[in-house]
Amino acid sequence: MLPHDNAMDKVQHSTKNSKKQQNVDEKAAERERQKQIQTSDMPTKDEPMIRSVTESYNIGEELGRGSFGAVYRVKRVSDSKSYAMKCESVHVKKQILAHEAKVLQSLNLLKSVHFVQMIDRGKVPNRFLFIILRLVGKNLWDLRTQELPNKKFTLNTALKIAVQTLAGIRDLHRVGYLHRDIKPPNFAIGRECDNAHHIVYVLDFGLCRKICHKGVDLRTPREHCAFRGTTRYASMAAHEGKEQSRKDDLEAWWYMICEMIIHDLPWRAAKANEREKVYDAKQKLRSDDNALKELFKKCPPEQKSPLDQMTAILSYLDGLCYASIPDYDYIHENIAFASAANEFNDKTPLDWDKDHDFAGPKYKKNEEYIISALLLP
Ligand SMILES: Nc1ncnc2c1ncn2[C@@H]1O[C@H](COP(=O)(O)OP(=O)(O)OP(=O)(O)O)[C@@H](O)[C@H]1O
Repeated sequence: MLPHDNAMDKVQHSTKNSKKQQNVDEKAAERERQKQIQTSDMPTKDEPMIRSVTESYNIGEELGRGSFGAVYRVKRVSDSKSYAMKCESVHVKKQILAHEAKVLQSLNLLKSVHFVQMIDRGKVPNRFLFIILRLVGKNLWDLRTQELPNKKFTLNTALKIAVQTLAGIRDLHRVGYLHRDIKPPNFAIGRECDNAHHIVYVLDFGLCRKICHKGVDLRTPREHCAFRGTTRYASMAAHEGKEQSRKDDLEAWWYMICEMIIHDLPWRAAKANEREKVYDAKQKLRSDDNALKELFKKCPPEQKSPLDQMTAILSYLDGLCYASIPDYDYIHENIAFASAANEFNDKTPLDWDKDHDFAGPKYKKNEEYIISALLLP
């Protein structure tokens, strides 16, 4: 190569790099702009009452904030009952709350124990849309990192969470949606005052994709898809820009549960924008025969490691294709086997309620994989 070519190459390379950087900067600035719009439209503490068509609500403290909106505690004026109000500015580019409300509508018809009820919805003109939900307690991320000694779930609790989150994901699939953002902050336990603190709920349906319609069990996959999800838990297909399907929610679930069991993930330190690094680490779990064995050595030694069952689940998931209907019951059997091997039973207490027997919902087998009557148009 001539020095000239080399120089041209460098110039082209640096032009490319600066364009790439410009793109990243523009995107970050746009995100910041959207965030500011979102924040300025949100309710404040001294806000007068918020009204829907039939009810009025007083605003309380902020319960959580995400990329698309904020969640507040509210009090219904008619009976002083407390609820959660999830808001989204009417000025943000990507409106997703209406979509989320539609998903919740289907889920509420299913009457699965793993979803909160949406009891009302409304709009404050020119500011924000809102939905009113039953209150839940801490999400699984905050619960582990803020409430537990050593920030760790015990194996019994991790496996009980595994069963309930699996059932929640399956139930979402049964009404025709994929979640596409399975991660600990998107699950929460119920409130003790509602006697629901042994139940795990699925939250946040903003990234849900409808995969079934009446008479169509699965939409035709798109050739290429933009990345959706959270880098740490994303499936291989999500990393590869492929259309996600039921198996991908379960693969994300596997990483989430693995993290709860071994209190680590090999790519834990990677940043959200280091997708390739995370992808390579996930690939290594498959290509290196010893990788899983090494990983599960982090399991506390006094316990019987669920390595075999978690390996069986991952290789089962890796064998599925876009159109596969996963055998949720098979995955559950493996988790149940790991629990029995450690002599945990249906009553072994959860970490956040050690003085009481577990009294949460039991996994139901042989559920229909799709409920046609609940597939909304
Ligand atoms: N019904 C509820 N009761 C109590 N707290 C809730 C409720 N719904 C959501 N939250 C809290 O608010 C947080 C954010 O909620 P959610 O994930 O639905 O919002 P989001 O804006 O879509 O978030 P993200 O952009 O991070 O995905 C949750 O992690 C949870 O802590």
